[in-house]
Amino acid sequence: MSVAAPEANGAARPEAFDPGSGLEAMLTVREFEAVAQRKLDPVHYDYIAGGSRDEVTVRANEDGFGRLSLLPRVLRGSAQRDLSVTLFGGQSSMPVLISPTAFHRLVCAEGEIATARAAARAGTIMIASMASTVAVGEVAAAARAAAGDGDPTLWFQLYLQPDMDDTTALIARATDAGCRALVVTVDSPVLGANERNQRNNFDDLPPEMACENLRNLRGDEPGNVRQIAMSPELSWEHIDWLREHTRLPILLKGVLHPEDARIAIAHGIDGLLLSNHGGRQLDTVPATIDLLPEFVAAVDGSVPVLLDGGVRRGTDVVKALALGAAAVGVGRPIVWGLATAGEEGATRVLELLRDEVDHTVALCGARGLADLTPDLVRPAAGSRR
Ligand SMILES: Cc1cc2nc3c(=O)[nH]c(=O)nc-3n(C[C@H](O)[C@H](O)[C@H](O)COP(=O)(O)O)c2cc1C
Ligand SMILES: CCCCC(=O)C(=O)O
Repeated sequence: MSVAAPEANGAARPEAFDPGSGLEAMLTVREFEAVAQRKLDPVHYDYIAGGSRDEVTVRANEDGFGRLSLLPRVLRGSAQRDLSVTLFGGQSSMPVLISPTAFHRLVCAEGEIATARAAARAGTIMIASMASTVAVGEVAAAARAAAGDGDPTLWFQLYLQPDMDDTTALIARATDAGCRALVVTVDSPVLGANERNQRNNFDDLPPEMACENLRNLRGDEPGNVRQIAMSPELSWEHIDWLREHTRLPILLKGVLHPEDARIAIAHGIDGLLLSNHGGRQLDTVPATIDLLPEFVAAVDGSVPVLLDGGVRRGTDVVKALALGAAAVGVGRPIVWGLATAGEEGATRVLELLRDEVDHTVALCGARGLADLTPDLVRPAAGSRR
């Protein structure tokens, strides 16, 4: 191990990490960001780390977990703790999924192939971004090959295209690849304003990469990022259209208002991913963990509620599950893992989170995820909640 001993105050010193020394020297998700920052082109680092405008929401997501405490129970635990969850018929070995993030080839040569292998090895669900730099069919094939006898679950994140023929072609690609759900991102009527990207003039992929799901979609499209249309005119009618044009379960990603959650259920959607896009769309929206209790109350058990944004520790996962989430997603942590060491790095991030979740469940006196109930979560001292 070449990571130096922790400081007296317990702070890790990730700058001392030498990838040659083995990933077991990496003990926390946060250390991966520090290594990724050192390794990546600063323009690409900014694209990933950044959010919109003042990045108030980026910070709020992580801070929100910090303002909550866990209040454990005692003398009722179990040596066998099952962390698995079943979502729309697909199993995940733990309640941590891979949220969709674009452009994995920017950070590692194999791109989403590496991510798919890491997800399959960890037995967790990967949500492939529509803006992936490897076509969804190849991502699915990589997951199957890595899973051996396992049955990997891949979902496809979709930006509904105002040209419904494009949307139809994208759904066909995802369905043919064997994706088991569509995760429709609805928080992007227009693209968020990432001022880091504007300063860096980052608005497209390098010429050797493309959004492969967009390539030759209906003609000879090159797979440019700009082919992805964001439209403020999308409406619930488009969701109804989608409901009629696919048998796959549909989740909406990026619904924040409880009233919209109720409307979504009325339109027959199958699940909700409570997300503010990692603070990359509208800035100053609340942390997702802060919205969760009201959101779960509005959904009232009709469909599973997933959450992403700021999840960095097993304690964050347990807080979200205790407050009613069926599972959580991680975005940046996976990209930091890929940037650090490709498939192995992403695998290590997932395994660290799994170990932390299991450890936290044990320390909470819980036998499994069903024992994680809202009474275990309290406002932290000094927080105004
Ligand atoms: C680099 C990056 C790219 C992303 N790309 C997409 C995308 O293509 N589609 C999408 O719906 N969300 C995208 N997201 C948002 C993530 O799905 C997720 O909501 C967010 O990253 C969760 O917050 P976290 O990064 O704090 O875990 C992206 C986020 C990041 C950081
Ligand atoms: C057009 C690609 C959008 C990727 C994305 O959603 C993000 O960077 O947050």
